[in-house]
Amino acid sequence: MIFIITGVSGSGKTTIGSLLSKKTHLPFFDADDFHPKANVEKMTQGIPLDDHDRMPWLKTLAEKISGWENHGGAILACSALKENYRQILQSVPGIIWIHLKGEKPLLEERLLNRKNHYMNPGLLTSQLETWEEPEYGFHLDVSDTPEGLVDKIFQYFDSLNIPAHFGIIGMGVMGKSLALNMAENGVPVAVYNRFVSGKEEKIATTFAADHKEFPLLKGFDDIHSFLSNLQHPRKILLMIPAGAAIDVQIDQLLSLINPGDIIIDGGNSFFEDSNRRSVILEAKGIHFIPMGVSGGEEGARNGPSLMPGGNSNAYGLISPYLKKIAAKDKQGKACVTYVGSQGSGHFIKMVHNSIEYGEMQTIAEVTHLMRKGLKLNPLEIANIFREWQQEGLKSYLLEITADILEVRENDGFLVDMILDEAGQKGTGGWSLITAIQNHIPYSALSEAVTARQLSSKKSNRAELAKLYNHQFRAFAEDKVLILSHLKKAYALTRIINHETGFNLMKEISDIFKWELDFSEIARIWTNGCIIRSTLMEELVDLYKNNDQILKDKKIIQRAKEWKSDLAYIVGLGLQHDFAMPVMSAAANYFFGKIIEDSSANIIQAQRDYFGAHTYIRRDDPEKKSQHTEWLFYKK
Ligand SMILES: NC(=O)C1=CN([C@@H]2O[C@H](COP(=O)(O)OP(=O)(O)OC[C@H]3O[C@@H](n4cnc5c(N)ncnc54)[C@H](OP(=O)(O)O)[C@@H]3O)[C@@H](O)[C@H]2O)C=CC1
Ligand SMILES: O=C(CO)[C@H](O)[C@H](O)COP(=O)(O)O
Repeated sequence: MIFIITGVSGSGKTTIGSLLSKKTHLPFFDADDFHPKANVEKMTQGIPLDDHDRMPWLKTLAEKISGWENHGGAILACSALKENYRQILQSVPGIIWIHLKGEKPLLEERLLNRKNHYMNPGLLTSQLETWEEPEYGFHLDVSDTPEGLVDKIFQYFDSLNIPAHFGIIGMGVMGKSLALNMAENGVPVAVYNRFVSGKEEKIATTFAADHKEFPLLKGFDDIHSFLSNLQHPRKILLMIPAGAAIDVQIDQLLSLINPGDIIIDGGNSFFEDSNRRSVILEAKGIHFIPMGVSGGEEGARNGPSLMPGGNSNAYGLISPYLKKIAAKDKQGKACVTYVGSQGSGHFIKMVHNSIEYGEMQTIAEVTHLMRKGLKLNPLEIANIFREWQQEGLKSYLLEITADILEVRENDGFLVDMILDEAGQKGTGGWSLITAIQNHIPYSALSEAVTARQLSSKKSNRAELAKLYNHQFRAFAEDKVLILSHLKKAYALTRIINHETGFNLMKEISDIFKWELDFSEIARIWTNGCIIRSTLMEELVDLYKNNDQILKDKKIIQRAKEWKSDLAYIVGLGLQHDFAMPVMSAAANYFFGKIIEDSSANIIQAQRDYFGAHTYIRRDDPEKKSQHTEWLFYKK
């Protein structure tokens, strides 16, 4: 959306444009800043510019306007005194023209009060004579205060009923935050929430009314008005629960929208559902973008990591908006990329969450060992985590755990009052199912899912704890030494968690021919998302030269050094009656991966013994299936 504020010098274009920019969050540009040097010199000397002087300047501005529009819009202050100048500036449709006008004495007074400006006040008369007052746009008498003028511009803007560039359905935690993020980034956004009589009424209109500071945000309680207030092709983002709700919502939309419109599913949908929906929707001419979103409420509000897949042409139409609202990596590049066709965006979000489960469980295991084995209190543990943050183990999840551990309640700590039953919505489990169905090893991360499941059986755990007289036993070994082992064991477990998740992505990418770019996936996970960390930053470069984390030279060096720390900590924990599902599975996954001579020959022999399943001999270059009559050898 482009606003152009026109008027002669002294009419207040810059003041009004800047204030409008502050309220709409669209960037502000002053056309004077784009004059070639020769024009600036002429104006400083009081020589009026002629049309020949203005032409290159106007053409530059027209190009800029197209670029700004492609990036979501802008506000331009430009005298644009003649109609043919304004025609050159009309490089995109739908420009909102605001023409400022005032009495000559008032304008003169303003110009005389100006400092540090190259405009010679003597040029005002020539400008007023040149001005061809247009018949279109909004004409504003500038004698009012800047705030009063901007209010009038908003009233005019409302009366235009300009269609929103983006629509969001679902005003829950994520939908609201993304809507505010868009509005704050200058995107006109319409929001809608379902109407459930007596329960869910006026959610969207109330939300927009509560956020008057964002004039580009409009709320609708009726789906028809919501859809008719969207620019074509419509860009509709669903932020509602995964599963049946998405199918029902899509079905409702299908009867109301047109071919070419774009539906973006930003929830945590299962990727195979997204594959199915992609096929159905594309057959109907509706473009579908299944998009992973990570960062929780805070990320959605201030900059999430976005993982869109699906229709690549439609992605081209929405990418300027996504780039505006996404988090930025260290180089300032938006944490969003086109992931691949169909449900690939939801697939990588699912794996992201699975790594998230693994990372969370690892921190929980480490905390438990420190608390019950080393007898440290939450504040001491938080301090250690903060030290680790400074020592190469920086991650969002470790940081928030330190924050959590510091929250006190009465004489104790809030964390101790939280029931130890972990919830889950599905993404971790879906990753495990996907891995198992496709014969992909997943033990480290699958144990994080199992740990949550075991945790949720609290009453049974309590009963068994009594039967077994379970007690955590404190460690007798040196605390400093244990902490040193623990830090390295934690660091190696994290590497293995990431290896497990990225390996699943590689294998599934090959199966679906998605050609996922792992360096780019790691890059969009370096900020905005829950698993952002310095390790993730390393993976960006690692995946430029390797197809597997465990093949990287630096990783090999660290893993060789830290494997004994991991083995020591797992052994110590188990010997003192701690459950260490992810750390122990990580150790087993690691050794399972790096051992050339595995124990599977025994499995093959057993299978052949009881079921004639056959085996292959190591010394057979043709790898023919063999069977042995094992009973023949039985003594
Ligand atoms: N919260 C998080 O940290 C993250 C969540 N996600 C995913 O984003 C999606 C939305 O999550 P979140 O905002 O947290 O969820 P909330 O529960 O906060 O909000 C859900 C929204 O969906 C609406 N809704 C619920 N059921 C239906 C339905 N059957 N039809 C239409 N609308 C419905 C709700 O409306 P009403 O108020 O009327 O019930 C509400 O506006 C989910 O898929 C979630 O997994 C993704 C990343 C992070
Ligand atoms: O997607 C997310 C973050 O990336 C959500 O927070 C997700 O809901 C967390 O999953 P679960 O509820 O299963 O722990």
